[in-house]
Amino acid sequence: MLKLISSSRFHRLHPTPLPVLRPSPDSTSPLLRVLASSLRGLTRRTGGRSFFCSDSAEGSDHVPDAEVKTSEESHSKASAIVPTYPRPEDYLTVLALPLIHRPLFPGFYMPIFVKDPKVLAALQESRERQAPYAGAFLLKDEPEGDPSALSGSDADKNVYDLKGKELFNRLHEVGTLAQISSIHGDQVILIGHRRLRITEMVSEDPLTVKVDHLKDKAYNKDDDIIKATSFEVISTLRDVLKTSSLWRDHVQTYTKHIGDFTYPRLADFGAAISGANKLQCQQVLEELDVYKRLKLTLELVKKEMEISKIQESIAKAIEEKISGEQRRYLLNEQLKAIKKELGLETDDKTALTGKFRERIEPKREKCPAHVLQVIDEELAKLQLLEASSSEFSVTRNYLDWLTALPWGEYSDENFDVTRAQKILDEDHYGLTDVKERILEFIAVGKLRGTSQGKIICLSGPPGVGKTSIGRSIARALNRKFFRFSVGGLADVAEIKGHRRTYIGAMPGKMVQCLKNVGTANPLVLIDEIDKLGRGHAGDPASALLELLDPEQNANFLDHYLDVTIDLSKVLFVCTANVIEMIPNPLLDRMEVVAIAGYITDEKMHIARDYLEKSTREACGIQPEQVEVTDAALLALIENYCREAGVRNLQKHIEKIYRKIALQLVRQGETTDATSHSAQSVEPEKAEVDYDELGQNTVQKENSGLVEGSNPEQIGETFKEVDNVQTDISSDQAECLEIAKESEEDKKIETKTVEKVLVDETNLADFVGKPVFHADRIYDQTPVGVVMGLAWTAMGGSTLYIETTLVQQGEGKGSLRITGQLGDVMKESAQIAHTIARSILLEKEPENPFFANSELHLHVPAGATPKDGPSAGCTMTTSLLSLAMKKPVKKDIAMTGEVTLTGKILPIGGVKEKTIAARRSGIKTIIFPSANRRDFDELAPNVKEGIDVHFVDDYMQIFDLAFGDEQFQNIEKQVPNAL
Ligand SMILES: Nc1ncnc2c1ncn2[C@@H]1O[C@H](COP(=O)(O)OP(=O)(O)OP(=O)(O)O)[C@@H](O)[C@H]1O
Repeated sequence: MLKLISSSRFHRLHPTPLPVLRPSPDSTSPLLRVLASSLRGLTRRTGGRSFFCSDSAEGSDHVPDAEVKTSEESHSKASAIVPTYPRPEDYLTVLALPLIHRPLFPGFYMPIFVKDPKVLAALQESRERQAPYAGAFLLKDEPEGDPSALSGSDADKNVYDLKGKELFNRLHEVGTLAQISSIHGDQVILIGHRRLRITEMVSEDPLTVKVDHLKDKAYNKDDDIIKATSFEVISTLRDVLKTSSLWRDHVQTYTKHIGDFTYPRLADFGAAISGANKLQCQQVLEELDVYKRLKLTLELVKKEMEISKIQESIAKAIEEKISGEQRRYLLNEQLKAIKKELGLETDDKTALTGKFRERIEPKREKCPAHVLQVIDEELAKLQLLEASSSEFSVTRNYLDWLTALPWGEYSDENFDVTRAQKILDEDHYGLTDVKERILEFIAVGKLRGTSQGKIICLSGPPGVGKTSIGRSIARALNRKFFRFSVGGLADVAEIKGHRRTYIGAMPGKMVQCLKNVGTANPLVLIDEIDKLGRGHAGDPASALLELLDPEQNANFLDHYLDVTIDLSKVLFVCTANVIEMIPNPLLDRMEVVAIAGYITDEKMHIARDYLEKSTREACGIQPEQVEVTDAALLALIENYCREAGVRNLQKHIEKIYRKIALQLVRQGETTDATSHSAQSVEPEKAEVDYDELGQNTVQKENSGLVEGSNPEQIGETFKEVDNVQTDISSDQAECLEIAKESEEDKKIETKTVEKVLVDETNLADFVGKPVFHADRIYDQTPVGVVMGLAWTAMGGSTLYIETTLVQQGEGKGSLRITGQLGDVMKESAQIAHTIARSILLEKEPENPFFANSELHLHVPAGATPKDGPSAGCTMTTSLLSLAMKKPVKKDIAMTGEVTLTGKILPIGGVKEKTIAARRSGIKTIIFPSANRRDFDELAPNVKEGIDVHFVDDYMQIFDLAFGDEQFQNIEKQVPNAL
């Protein structure tokens, strides 16, 4: 391999000093000497070595007496070179050596590797013949293909394979006659002598070529242009040397041998030590015109200058950065040392460890042993870690969490049932079931002496107070309250935490909760448990199971914390709108308390005693400033807020109170404005004026008193002072008068603010026009229309089943169904059609209505999907009503699944349905007999005023709906719709 090696490496290989040559007689002009010495001045004599060898001046006729010896050579006579000046005629045919990376310039060393044994043998042999010269020629790049494809040693291997003609074709024509200075194994040191040009190939293996020895074109040493160009080359080199220490070594050696300093040599030197690429160097080598060669070199060194400038700026920027950082580091260290010395602060780690120890010390007794062990281990680990390492911050955060948790700390629980009852009643009206359950819980706790963790699930439509009762329960039990919603939660890590190894890892919600509340027995409200997400990483429902299950949660393992925590004392209260949506294993572990929604009466109480009160306080209105009549509240509930919960009602009450607040403020402002315009002087302002006037005057007179030396003048002054003081007291009296008046004005103002009255006549001014509610679209249902009762996640609701005749004709009996009904409900309609047909056949055997009528059954609110079997009896009644042309009894609603034989099966949501029926002003409800118990369990106020019938056969419904005496009355009122 042909390689330019570093000077130090070269020196290692060839420790002998470089030869000192006899100065060439013709070489040095005085100017060049001066320039060279200036270069020399710039270089440090550090004993470095370069590739440059000040050998014979190329082209000159003098014979160098140099002998290049390595230390080994000097000891071994056999390998010593007997120096001979290579006369051109002796070397017309030379061995051609390929150079891969750069051409060899006359006067320079170059180590190369010769792999071909034949070539090596030939070189050895030529040394033995005492004709140790060969031709060194730069290899051309590969003509085709991308030579860069073969990188490094592969490319070199390829080159070594070149032989004979192929090698000959790849060689540049112009090369250098090279002295074989030494051979070590396959490494050969060449010293460049003079330029050669290949004329023809003589033999192929090893490649021998015929050459012409080239001489530089004659030039005038005193030519100004040549001088100027060389001067520029030297001064550029000088500049480069200032910035680049890399070059100094080369130049130092060069300037040592100043005797050989010629213009052509200067050009070669510049090109050889520049970082120019091989082709540019080859161009310099091929140039025989000294001026042109100098120009080419100048270009190269100029470029080098630019590079070294960039290098300098890069180095400077990096140095600045590093020194800045080092400075900061040193200052910080010093600061730390000073603080430590002064006892102001222990170092970070000690301070941190101290902080954590301080935190855990009071809890040590109650803290479980396994946790203490982990804490101690982590504290020891923290001391060993580097403060800037990421592991350190992970450990610090971990310890922060571990020590902040309330290990074994419990809030004193309230086992006083009466007090708890009082608190629960204070916050919520009704909700007897929930309150009872909580009181039972407290009673058990009292008897056991300790409370146990339980899971209560409050289910019901939105706005019935599930969340707020949770808060109230915590207050009643004297437990800390923490709420988190799991609606849409899809990541298990939210519950169980992330593993500590992740960046930004956090513990799960329960650990956060414990840290937040600071006690191990809080009440945790898990909101919207029915809306738990599907989970993309694990199943959140299963994670919740571990959290809630009393069997498992005594040893709940959070991934982040990695030590078990005891959650068995936590009271979990979950809320849900629809029980069915809660995963079964979870539901299994809960005690479900259903909150069905409120009837008007309950809403009245809630509005009057709770919502109004809190809203009034929130708006800063005094009770005497406002009156909302019962009629207005009733109208608000019945016409605006008919849903099961009271959130909408709360919003409306807030709206009313906001408007009242605005009215009061406006009224107040008008009164203010009137009083101000009547009284032109503001009392506060008058007081300020008075102060300034009095003080200034007195000060002025005082100064007069001191200065005045004449007794007459003094007497005058006293008089004036007296006058002024009289003025002041009259002013003061006047101002006090004004202030008094304005006080009185203020009193009148408050009196003038009228009380705002809200009754049903002006209710619309506060909340706008009543919203249209579709649940009571008929005052009296016409023929073919019957009211049913439904249950939804929003609570119970009433719905109509409408049937109408499309067309009649022999054998056209069919049923069309619409209203976004599900499969079950569609089947119910078909069953109802069959039953109605059979009943009609029984009641009116001659009536062919169903056989010949195309009917259409519709369930309004077509945009709402509906399903379920409980409308079966309503559908049957609707079909019969149409067939018999009889409307059903007024204010009747029914619900119940009907079988093909007319049996009535039980339904769900009795309470919700009853409440919905009451809301819609229904007087009679028909329920399946199997639901009698559900109805009996309802609070009396819910059942109040309802005429309820329990049936197990459809014929009972038929009698109730189409009772004859009723029919007579109604028939008169409602004309037949068909
Ligand atoms: N029985 C009640 N007595 C007094 N205030 C009540 C009662 N029921 C509900 N409220 C009030 O109604 C508002 C709405 O209640 P809350 O937010 O608890 O409803 P929710 O059932 O949790 O609804 P969601 O299912 O939408 O979360 C609260 O301000 C609450 O105080």
